[in-house]
Amino acid sequence: MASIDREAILARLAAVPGPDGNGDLVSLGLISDIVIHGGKVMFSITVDAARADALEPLREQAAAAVKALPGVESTLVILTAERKGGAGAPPPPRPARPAASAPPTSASGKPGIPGVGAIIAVASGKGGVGKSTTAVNIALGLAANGLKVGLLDADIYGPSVPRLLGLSGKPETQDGRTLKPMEAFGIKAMSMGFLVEEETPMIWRGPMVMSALTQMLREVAWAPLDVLVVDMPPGTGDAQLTMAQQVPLAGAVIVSTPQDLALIDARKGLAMFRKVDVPVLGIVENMSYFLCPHCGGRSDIFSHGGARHEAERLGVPFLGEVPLDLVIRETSDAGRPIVASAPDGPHAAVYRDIATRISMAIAGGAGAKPAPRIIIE
Ligand SMILES: Nc1ncnc2c1ncn2[C@@H]1O[C@H](COP(=O)(O)OP(=O)(O)OP(=O)(O)O)[C@@H](O)[C@H]1O
Repeated sequence: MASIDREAILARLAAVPGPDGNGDLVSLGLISDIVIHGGKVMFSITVDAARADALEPLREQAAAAVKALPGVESTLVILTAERKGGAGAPPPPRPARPAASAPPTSASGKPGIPGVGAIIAVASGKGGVGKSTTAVNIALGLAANGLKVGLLDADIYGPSVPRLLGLSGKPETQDGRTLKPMEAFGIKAMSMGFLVEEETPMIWRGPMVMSALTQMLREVAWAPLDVLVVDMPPGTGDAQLTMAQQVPLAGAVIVSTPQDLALIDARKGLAMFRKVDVPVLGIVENMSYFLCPHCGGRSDIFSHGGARHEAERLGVPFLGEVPLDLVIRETSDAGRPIVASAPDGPHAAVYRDIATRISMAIAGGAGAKPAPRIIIE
């Protein structure tokens, strides 16, 4: 495969006229950083938010110009509207393709994805609490309860869903544009990890993160799905806040370990979703207690119960506690998550119960309120 030259891409884009027919996309400074991964080229074009629909042909023209280059297998081109001058909230990026039919509207007031019932985020205030392991097993628990489920790995800095589901290879495209999700254990999955090599250092700028996320949401053949579980990046910084605002979420699940510090971080996670008016469906306590693989004995090594107590204090549902057990780690790391590999075992039952509570919370109307726009200074 011919390697793709950034200059060649810019040359192509320099031949595409600007939004008003004057100048060109490059000399007008409308092209973001260009990210090239294998045969995939990603960039965004900055436009006036009010004209985003009218400028869809411009986006298509730019994508076609780059796609025609040797070695380019697919493109991810999105119209973004950047805030100018400091006042007001940034307008949301435009989906690369308008929805085919009127999609459901989410808690956040943003249009959902046609054919996808509810989108829920699994988040944690800090890294390493087992968020991805929990997200995967919750997704499988929802599927075991009879739902059609997808899993979107939004942790683009450290995607772990391919490893956790034992998936490798690249997703195919349906029509040169829409990606077919990968499938494992009866659920659909999409991750940046499928699109880039695991060892590739990734340097992302805000607009690129949004482009990647938007494509994984809107340019993947997810439908039909009852629930799309989004594994969020850990933490509660601006990136997560923006992401939480961009995804049309019905609700969020916070994963915490029992330690005090993790709980403080979990509180930050809660505050973050409240800020963008996404309902918190509840807290899961992971590594809640230790089950000895030898004697089966249980020890509460991290003063278990902290998350339940905290959930009660904060008036948030407590969704369940998952033990710290070697078999959960081993199955996760081997790409055979416990809910799929030991469906009749006690851990699968714990995750299925958590999934049931989540389904009830969604059915109970979580997600009815529209979100206010947020301002990130
Ligand atoms: N309940 C559990 N029992 C035993 N090991 C667990 C449990 N939950 C997660 N782990 C292990 O802990 C490690 C971290 O888990 P995971 O990658 O899911 O965390 P994370 O919060 O998503 O991390 P990151 O913030 O790095 O994305 C993994 O090796 C995983 O197998």
